[in-house]
Formats: sequence, C-alpha cells, structure tokens
Amino acid sequence: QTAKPQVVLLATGGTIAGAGASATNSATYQAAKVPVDKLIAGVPELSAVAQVRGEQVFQIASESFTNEHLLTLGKRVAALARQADVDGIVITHGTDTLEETAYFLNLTVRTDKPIVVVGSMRPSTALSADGTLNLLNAVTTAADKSSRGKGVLVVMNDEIHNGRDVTKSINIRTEAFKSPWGPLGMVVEGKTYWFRAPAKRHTMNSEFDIEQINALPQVDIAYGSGNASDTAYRAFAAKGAKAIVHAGTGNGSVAGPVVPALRELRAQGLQIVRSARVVGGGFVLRNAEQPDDQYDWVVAHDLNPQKARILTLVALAKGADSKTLQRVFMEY
Ligand SMILES: NC(=O)C[C@H](N)C(=O)O
Repeated sequence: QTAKPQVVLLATGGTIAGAGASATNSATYQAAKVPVDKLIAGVPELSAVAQVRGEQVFQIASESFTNEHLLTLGKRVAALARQADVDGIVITHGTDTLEETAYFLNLTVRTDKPIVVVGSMRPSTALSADGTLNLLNAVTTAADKSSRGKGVLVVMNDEIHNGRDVTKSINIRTEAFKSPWGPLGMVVEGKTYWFRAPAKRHTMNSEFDIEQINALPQVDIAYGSGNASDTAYRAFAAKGAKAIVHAGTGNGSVAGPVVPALRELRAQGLQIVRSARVVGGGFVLRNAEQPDDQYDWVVAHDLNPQKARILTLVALAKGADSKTLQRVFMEY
C-alpha cells in the first residue's frame, strides 16, 4: 500500500472554527474558538485522503488580519513547502479577508505544491455547518498531484477557485465565493475536476518572494460614492500611507472634488491606484475616465480594491515605481 500524501493544516481562526450558543445560530456566534486538533478530529474522513497534521498559527477572526499576520503566515507556508515531508498545505481562515490572504500567498510563496485556503459560512456548531465538507474538499485538493502548479487555490462550496480571482460576494449564503471569470474546477465525492488554469503569474513564476519580504508598507483603501470628498485620502496620507487604492465608482472613476487631492498626493510620492468598487468584477482601463499617463496614476485592471491593496503592498515592499506597479497589475 502506498503512503498517503502528507498535508499540513495551518489554522488561523474564522467561522470554520466558530461556535454559537445553539445549533440554530447560523449567523450569531463567535469566530475563532475551535482549536486545530478538534477541527481535524471533527472530520474523521480526512484520514482516508491524507496524513493530516495541524498547527495553530493564529486564532482570530479574519477581519482582524494585519500585514504582520500575512508575513508570519506566508513565511510559515513557505518553510513548510520546502520540507520533503509536506505534499500540500491547507489554511483554514475566516472568510471576510480570505481572498486577500489567498492572493498574498499566490504572489509570494515560491512553490508548486498545492496551497489551499478554506473557510466556512456557518460556525461548526450550526445545523448544516459547511465547514466539515469544505475542509474535506480542501484536503482532497491539497493532497491531489493534479493541483500542483496552479497557484494558491480557494476551495468553498465544492468549487475550486483561483486565489487571485475569487471574492466573497455575499455574507449570508454558503454559496458565497465567486470568481468573476469562473472557478477553476470542482471537488465531488473526493475527486477533483479541472476546467481551466490561471493565466496570470503566480507562486513559482512570481518575481516576489516571501523570504525576501520583512515589512509591508501602509496601503489604504478609500471608497468612492456620490457626494465624495477628499477627507479620507488626505487623512490616510497624513497617517503615513505609501499608496492609496481608490475604490472607484464604475470604471474606477474619480469624483471632481477628489481629483486635485489625488494629484497632490501623487506629487508628494504616494502611489494612486484606481480600482472599481463594482461587485461583478471590475475592469479599469488605463486613461479611460482619467488621464492616468498625465497624472502618473496606476489602474488595478480587474482586481477589486482589497486585492489591489495586496498587490500594491507586495510591489512597494520590493521598491516598485509607478511604471513597475502598472506592469505588475497587468501581469499578476
Ligand atoms: N465566515 C467568516 O469566517 C466570517 C468571520 N467574520 C471571519 O472572517 O473570520
């Protein structure tokens, strides 16, 4: 009998480790309560798929993830990926910022071993809790050789998503994670089925390397709306932001009263990234809506504001200027 693949489960908290007062509490509960050994013990079916060992990296709700958490987690994932006795890595994570961590790892961990990020929408104590099957599907995907070289994956609700594309699109359904360009595959009854592969640079082909990153700059997001003012942009700059991601209306458009502030801040050295707040997937074109060449601003292409923040962090940590920043937004 051949040995089972070895999968390390890194637990960070979230609703998948959440506990409510009763089985009918599907939305009222405390995140980050159940420790990693209990998560593993709660799904005995895991042992048929892989040899799973767990590590509790953090025990937090993902809305409280900081840049330091990203660095700590990324370095641990990279160290494990280098070990010969690790075939795949699963990260349990709160769903609120799961897409940000998945994209960060996708950009910075240089490995072709499967890295799968997973969460749940209902706490472990709820009726029809979704965490157990999500976890089994995530370990199945991480243990599968066919998952290699596809970048960091997110497995939720039987679907395998590209960690770059996927976003939390609703907060009250188990069918919460969507990729604007579609999922990569499915996990059904312990088997993976693939339909497409990521086209953008990631992991092994990335120019970024978590081993070389020891600090991440402050990058903030300001939200566009009607009656917009420049207050938030100037306040972020005053507090030391190195870049501001503009979560713009429509095609990353910028309200008239905000334009002079963004031009001034750019002149002071901050990078200005125009993204789109639209939910179906943005697509911001350079020099459409605003003269980006003239203002030396950057467009986020199809990345949503929170993902644009992650790529900006990583690029600025490597000293990117505005030209490099624009290049990486098209390549990653
Ligand atoms: N469903 C969840 O995991 C939400 C929770 N607030 C978290 O992100 O940790």
